[in-house]
Amino acid sequence: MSDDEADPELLALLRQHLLGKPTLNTEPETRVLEDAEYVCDNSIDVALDMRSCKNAAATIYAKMQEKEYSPSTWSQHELHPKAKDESTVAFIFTMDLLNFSFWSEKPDAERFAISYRDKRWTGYWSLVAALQRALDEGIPITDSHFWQDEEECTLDVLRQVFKSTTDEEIPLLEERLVCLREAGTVLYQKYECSPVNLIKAAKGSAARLVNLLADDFACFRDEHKFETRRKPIRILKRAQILVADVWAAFEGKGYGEFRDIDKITMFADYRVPQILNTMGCIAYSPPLDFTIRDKKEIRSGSSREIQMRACSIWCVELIRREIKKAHPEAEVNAILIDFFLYDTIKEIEAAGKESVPHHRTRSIWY
Ligand SMILES: Nc1nc2c(c(CN[C@H]3C=C[C@H](O)[C@@H]3O)cn2[C@@H]2O[C@H](COP(=O)(O)O)[C@@H](O)[C@H]2O)c(=O)[nH]1
Repeated sequence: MSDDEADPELLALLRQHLLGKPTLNTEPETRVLEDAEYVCDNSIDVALDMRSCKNAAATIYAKMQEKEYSPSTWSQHELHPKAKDESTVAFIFTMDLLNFSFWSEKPDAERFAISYRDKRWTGYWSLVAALQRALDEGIPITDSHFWQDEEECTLDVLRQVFKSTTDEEIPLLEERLVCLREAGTVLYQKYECSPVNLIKAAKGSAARLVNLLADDFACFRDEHKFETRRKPIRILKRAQILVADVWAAFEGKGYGEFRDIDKITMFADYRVPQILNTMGCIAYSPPLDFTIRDKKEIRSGSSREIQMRACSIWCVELIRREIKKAHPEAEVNAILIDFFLYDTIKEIEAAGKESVPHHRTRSIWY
């Protein structure tokens, strides 16, 4: 929130006490969905195809039912933490601080990979494996005191945490150390060094937790200028996926209990746009399509990149609405649709059946 904007919650309280007026709805909002719709309405390089979205909604719902997709699916993944306690909150906070930019242009055998539990992990899973391995080796990688200790938490120690089975290092290693340092400092200054206190400060609101992350931590503030619009477009991918991971890991209870969890949108990364494009739900202009197919980098913060990310968010929202229209009783939100789409494109990738590449943008945002 910029300095010249008063806190809406404070305004509501003043209005109630000074004017005796009924309080406005002071439930926090993230503005991500309205910004996504705005970009979509003003996009020329990305468009949604409603017929494909309707078909996708039916297919996605059927497969999610078949696979019994629910918040508990999260903990069933081999590497995800299972304990329903503070250690899992700390793990998820650390993980989603660093949950970005794993893609590589090297052949599969030469790309950055982590060896853990006799398996080779790449992409997002290389991050989870590296954190689990570090904890097994006694490195307190999920402890914010450690992140602040410049003697202990050095670039070389982080290099060891992400030691690859190949010659390729994890992308943006230095940026990852900056994220840890900054988060450690903010947690020390505002939350007594504990991510649990951050969750408590959200008072049961997923939207408020997203806003706290974006307001207090620069490395979660995934918002960008778009064309001539004065206010930045809020995408907040890692802030939102952090809230979603906590909700899923705790299955909507304890630390994962959020009364407004359905305000969380799809997470605008480089995988879900790929499967939405593969399914025909989002279409690209010829120049953008050629750029993606040629695996050329697209600048972080560029109009085309913002259009792809925001239109993907709006596309998943339309798919969610289609599913709810056809199945009012369905317990499906943007999070579960997103998780399902990510896991599906990873299965397609593992089977060597990708028909279009994911887009290449190097940044700390996703
Ligand atoms: N939209 C969305 N983006 C996701 C995930 C996940 C993993 N979530 C797990 C938790 C529950 C689910 O069931 C998943 O098993 C990672 N990513 C993002 O993708 C990129 C990594 O891609 P690759 O290098 O190919 O692994 C990177 O930006 C990363 O931040 C997701 O779920 N949704």
